[in-house]
Amino acid sequence: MSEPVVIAVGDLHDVVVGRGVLERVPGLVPDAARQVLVVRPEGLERYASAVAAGLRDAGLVVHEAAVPDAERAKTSAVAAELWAVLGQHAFTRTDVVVSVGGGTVTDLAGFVAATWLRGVPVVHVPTTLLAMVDAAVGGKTGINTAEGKNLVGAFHSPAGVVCDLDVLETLPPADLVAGLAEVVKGGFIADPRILELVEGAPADAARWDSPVLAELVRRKVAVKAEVVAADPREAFRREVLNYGHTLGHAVEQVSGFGVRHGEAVAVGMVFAAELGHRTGTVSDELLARHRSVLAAVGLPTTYDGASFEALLAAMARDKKSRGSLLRFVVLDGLANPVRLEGPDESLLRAALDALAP
Ligand SMILES: NC(=O)c1ccc[n+]([C@@H]2O[C@H](COP(=O)([O-])OP(=O)(O)OC[C@H]3O[C@@H](n4cnc5c(N)ncnc54)[C@H](O)[C@@H]3O)[C@@H](O)[C@H]2O)c1
Ligand SMILES: O=C(O)C(=O)C[C@@H](O)[C@H](O)[C@H](O)COP(=O)(O)O
Ligand SMILES: [Zn+2]
Repeated sequence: MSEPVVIAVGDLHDVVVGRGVLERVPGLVPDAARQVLVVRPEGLERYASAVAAGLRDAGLVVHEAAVPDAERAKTSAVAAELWAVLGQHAFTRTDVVVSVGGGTVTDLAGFVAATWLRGVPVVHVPTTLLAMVDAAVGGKTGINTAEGKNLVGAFHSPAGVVCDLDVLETLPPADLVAGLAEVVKGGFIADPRILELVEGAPADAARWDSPVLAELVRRKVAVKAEVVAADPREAFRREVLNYGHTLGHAVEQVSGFGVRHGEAVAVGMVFAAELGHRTGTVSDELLARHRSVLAAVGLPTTYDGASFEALLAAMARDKKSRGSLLRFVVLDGLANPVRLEGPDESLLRAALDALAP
């Protein structure tokens, strides 16, 4: 990528995408700020240190907090620890939270920023592919409870997002591939060119320094930006970004978060395609394309890790549910997401059976 690009999420916030762009972070911190809290995962100090140094050079008082890695960060206990840090440093409404990490950190730090003093600014510096193309964009924040995934949260738009593709050099390959699931999701729900790019060069799509990956990031951020701008608080349209997530979140939950979010979403998209195929809105070809494009980059397309009953119980807590009615996002042809409300249990069972290895 030669020049950084700036993608606007309506009038909510901008996303900077480029290489070597961490120096842009201080420019996104509102002028009135006096101090910032940089939140990062334990074991990933490098990028947070670079961001903190830039913020100090800009004259800000910088505090740092390391939180447990991955999904262990998204708990009320960790949120309470961060609230305590903000309280100890007397953070006011002009002070700022800066997240530097994967989607678990942007979700947690975003939630803490949304709730501290009922809302202080947050700047996200996503360091995984998944967080760059999805979690850091659009203001959904949240933590898990014992009962399920993301059950507590708030909509809180960041002041800005900086995606520096160079930080992906150190991301483990399996985490980079997991992020491609959310990229492919954007292809199925809105931008088929994404699918063509992945199908045309699957190995390049999974390489941190490839121009193909840079193009995929720009396109997926643009898809998310368009949907969020139209419906920031998920009155209805934003639900399309939940493609693959109804089963996906259930798979994560019943595995005790042993399955990565992106991997679970990959399985969930095949499940949704099976539902659409059975109800007549997804062709044989479109169903097969789900399996082939996901498999091409090494994402899972089969699942037999839990009973139907366990998954159904977890899906009942999905936020799209209304009363006893489950709601799925399915395709009515490529790039045309629609809702499937209250499907029969027999249909769900058949779609799950079709995921068997
Ligand atoms: N709010 C939203 O709109 C939204 C959207 C999609 C996903 N999410 C959430 O995002 C979370 C998943 O995020 P994720 O896939 O980024 O997982 P993650 O945050 O667990 O990060 C994956 C792993 O990569 C490590 N890591 C991060 N950046 C690195 C780097 N540059 N180099 C080396 N290691 C690095 C992390 O420490 C972690 O071990 C889930 O909780 C999901 O619910 C939220
Ligand atoms: O931004 C959205 O809206 C999404 O649904 C994006 C999803 O990729 C993301 O995983 C989100 O956190 C799921 O939201 P939830 O409301 O089902 O918790
Ligand atoms: Zn997701």
